[in-house]
Amino acid sequence: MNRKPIFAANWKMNKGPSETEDFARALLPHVQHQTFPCDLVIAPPFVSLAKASELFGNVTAVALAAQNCSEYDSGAYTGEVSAVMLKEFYVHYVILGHSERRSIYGETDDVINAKMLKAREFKLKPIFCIGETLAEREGGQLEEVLRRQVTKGLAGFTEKDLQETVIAYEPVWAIGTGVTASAEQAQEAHAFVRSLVAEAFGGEPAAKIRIQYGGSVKPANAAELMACPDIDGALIGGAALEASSFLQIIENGTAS
Ligand SMILES: O=C[C@H](O)COP(=O)(O)O
Repeated sequence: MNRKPIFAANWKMNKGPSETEDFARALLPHVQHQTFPCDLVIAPPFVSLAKASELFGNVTAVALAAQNCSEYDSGAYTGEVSAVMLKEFYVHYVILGHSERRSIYGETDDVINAKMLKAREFKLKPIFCIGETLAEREGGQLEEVLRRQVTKGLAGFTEKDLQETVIAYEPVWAIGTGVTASAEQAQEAHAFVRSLVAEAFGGEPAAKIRIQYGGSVKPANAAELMACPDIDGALIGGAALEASSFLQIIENGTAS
């Protein structure tokens, strides 16, 4: 199955509008009027989406993502941003279920599922993050955790919703730690996640869905990880804060 890789820069709580502009000035000469063998996505903080959409709005190679959205449409939810609001900023993707949202902000599988369904209602494409902690891996619970996260997170999804979804497998112990999963560990987990999707939706949708790897991806390890048959791109944190490093990951990861 020929799946187009997708490389997404998750800036997390970094870069306000002026730093977004600096990044764009560095990236634009390399992406304007260019075609890539992969999709490129940038996920700035909410307050930088207006600046990012102004600068990247007419760049066909780059799509924007939000880092979160509310499970509600509107109303008395202080501090929240709804899916429909994001549409005004030419946002096409939304990162949901990131381990930092799960562990720091207490988002449960049910809350994440509600957000996933809300995102699809407004035609946003979820980048649906899953992954185990070190204790869960060492305790032999890897498959159980991934099964729970996939089953609950994708509950109520149609095959069409699934087609518009990207899964990001991010072992929590590899996020921001400099410790990357080995290519073998990552491939094994990706193949298992794909088998879970096949159980729930059938073989063809499972073969089509893109599964990114995330967790300390850098230019030096991108090629090895991306060479794995079930890895279809990367969700990158720290190494995507510099345009040059983001571009180098894409170049190395798509070279073969
Ligand atoms: O969303 C991105 C991931 O959490 C990976 O972050 P990292 O590349 O800094 O390890």
